[in-house]
Amino acid sequence: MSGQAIDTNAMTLIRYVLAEQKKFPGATGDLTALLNSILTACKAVSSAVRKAGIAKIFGIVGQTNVQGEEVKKLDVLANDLFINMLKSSYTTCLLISEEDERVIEVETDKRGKYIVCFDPLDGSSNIDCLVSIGSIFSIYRKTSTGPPTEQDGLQSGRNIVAAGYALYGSATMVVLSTGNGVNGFMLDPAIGEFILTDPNMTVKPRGKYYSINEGYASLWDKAVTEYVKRKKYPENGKPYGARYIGSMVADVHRTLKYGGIFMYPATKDSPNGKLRLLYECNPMAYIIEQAGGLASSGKIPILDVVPKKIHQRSPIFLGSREDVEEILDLYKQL
Ligand SMILES: O=P(O)(O)OC[C@H]1O[C@](O)(COP(=O)(O)O)[C@@H](O)[C@@H]1O
Ligand SMILES: [Mg+2]
Ligand SMILES: [Mg+2]
Repeated sequence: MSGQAIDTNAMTLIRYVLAEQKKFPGATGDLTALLNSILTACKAVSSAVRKAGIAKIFGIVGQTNVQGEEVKKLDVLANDLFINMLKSSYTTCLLISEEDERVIEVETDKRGKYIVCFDPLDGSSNIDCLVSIGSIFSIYRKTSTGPPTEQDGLQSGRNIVAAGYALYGSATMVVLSTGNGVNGFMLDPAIGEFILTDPNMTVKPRGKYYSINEGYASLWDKAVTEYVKRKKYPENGKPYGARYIGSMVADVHRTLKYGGIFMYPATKDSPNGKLRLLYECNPMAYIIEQAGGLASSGKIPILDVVPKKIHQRSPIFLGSREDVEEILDLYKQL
């Protein structure tokens, strides 16, 4: 983690990224252009999310419209928006999306050097009840020569150049790291700009919340069962509060802001957990490590996992350093 003194005087996200770019005299501006395209996608998704309930009534989103045509669901719309924006930034060569079974190769005439892994709409089960949802992304460089292949996308999280997420909550916020600490920017809908509201975000060394889907308690392993028991019935001190939204972006954002631990462990029927390494676990692990916290699979840091498949899953434990260390100690003992 490394924070830096930044001018918080109405700093927009793009001004921030440009200031970062200036620190590297050889920089081409491609990363700035790429981040700009992701921000535009996030703004468009935010606008669609805010209107989705009404758009349904008017037959614009997720239904058959008055002409009897099938119209796009919000997650399909978000995916299309991301793909279109990323391709037309002329900075990417390979895209990996939760919504696409295979890698997406960018057309030759639009290719640049970056690879982007993304979850265009995270927490989709929460769309219809208006609970917070988000988008998650991470950016890598293509290291090989020749046309892009799936192998180029199978890099460990240690190679991430930049990562972040957009949270479509009571306000829309983008949290971003380009490897120099973590900053949060809130969308001012009146001017359509992301404004720096949360400079140098850090995660507390210890929190007072644990976050896990307790419905699956009968499927947990011994370490998780023991850990949650200790949080509920501590020998000393107060019990932890329980929080679980079911949108990873919202659960991780709370963990970053308030501290504590977010867990999506292996279960008896899903030995690799549920969350996907490339576009859920890795970007969030990068943000949390950059903010001074820890993110582990239970065995090794998430960012050290070398992916074998683009949609592979991993158990994840992330958040405040001391809270995560506690469950990792239990994994060593039990
Ligand atoms: O309902 P569960 O099993 O608790 O799973 C919740 C998890 O699933 C997810 O919704 C998966 O994301 P998608 O909506 O992108 O498929 C995460 O956001 C969340 O952490
Ligand atoms: Mg998701
Ligand atoms: Mg999704």
